Amino acid sequence: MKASAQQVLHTGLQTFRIDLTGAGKRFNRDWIFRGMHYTFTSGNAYAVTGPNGSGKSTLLQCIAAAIQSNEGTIEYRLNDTVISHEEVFKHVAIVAPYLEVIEEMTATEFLAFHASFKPLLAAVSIPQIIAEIGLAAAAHKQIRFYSSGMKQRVKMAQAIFSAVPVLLLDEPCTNLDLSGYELYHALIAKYCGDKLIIVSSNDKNEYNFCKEVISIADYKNPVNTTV
Ligand SMILES: Nc1ncnc2c1ncn2[C@@H]1O[C@H](COP(=O)(O)OP(=O)(O)OP(=O)(O)O)[C@@H](O)[C@H]1O
Repeated sequence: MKASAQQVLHTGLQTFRIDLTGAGKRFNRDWIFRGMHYTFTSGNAYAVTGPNGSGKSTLLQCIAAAIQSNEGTIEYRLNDTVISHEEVFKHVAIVAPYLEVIEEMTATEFLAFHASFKPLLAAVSIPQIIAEIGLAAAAHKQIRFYSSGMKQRVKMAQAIFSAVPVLLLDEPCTNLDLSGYELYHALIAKYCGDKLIIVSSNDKNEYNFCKEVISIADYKNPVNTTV
């Protein structure tokens, strides 16, 4: 079953909840954020904003359990059951500038490879995904020959179409043109209504659908920023 352009796909994904309680992260003596209490839940979209170097990506990596916080706790619940930090990666899809696609593969091969360890939404086939992101004509071309915007569309697709409840988007529209931004918003609206979404960005056009906006500056109490 393929959703039409107007439909919103109800994915039937598991629910997810992330609770930060007094969470803080520092590199050496510099606190990147501190004293953060926040709850993120499925079906909601959140934006993390702040100037370059303020700690948006660091916060996202802590939330993804890719790096550990230095104080407080971050707790994860899948369908109301607490899961360990080691299990979190199975339930999270990420788009980030530091995560690359495999350039030796075609887009078809890359999505199939990705699906072999993190399933894609069952309702959409790989050829349909490639058509949706406007790359049907380049489906069997090696990614190394794609433009930067075409590569970004592939990075976006592997995360948005992953059958996982959490979507973390770190500057997701990097290198996208106007039609790429429109595609991004259309895909989020159509496929991600059930997900817990966190966007890290300074570009309002990337996060204007997020009902909650978190300024990283609110978690940099000058009194507490050095140990
Ligand atoms: N592994 C690390 N070791 C030491 N310092 C780090 C490390 N990773 C990030 N930093 C520092 O932490 C701070 C926050 O970096 P981060 O990448 O989270 O910021 P950002 O808000 O995402 O920036 P940008 O908008 O430029 O992407 C920066 O000062 C950075 O130099």
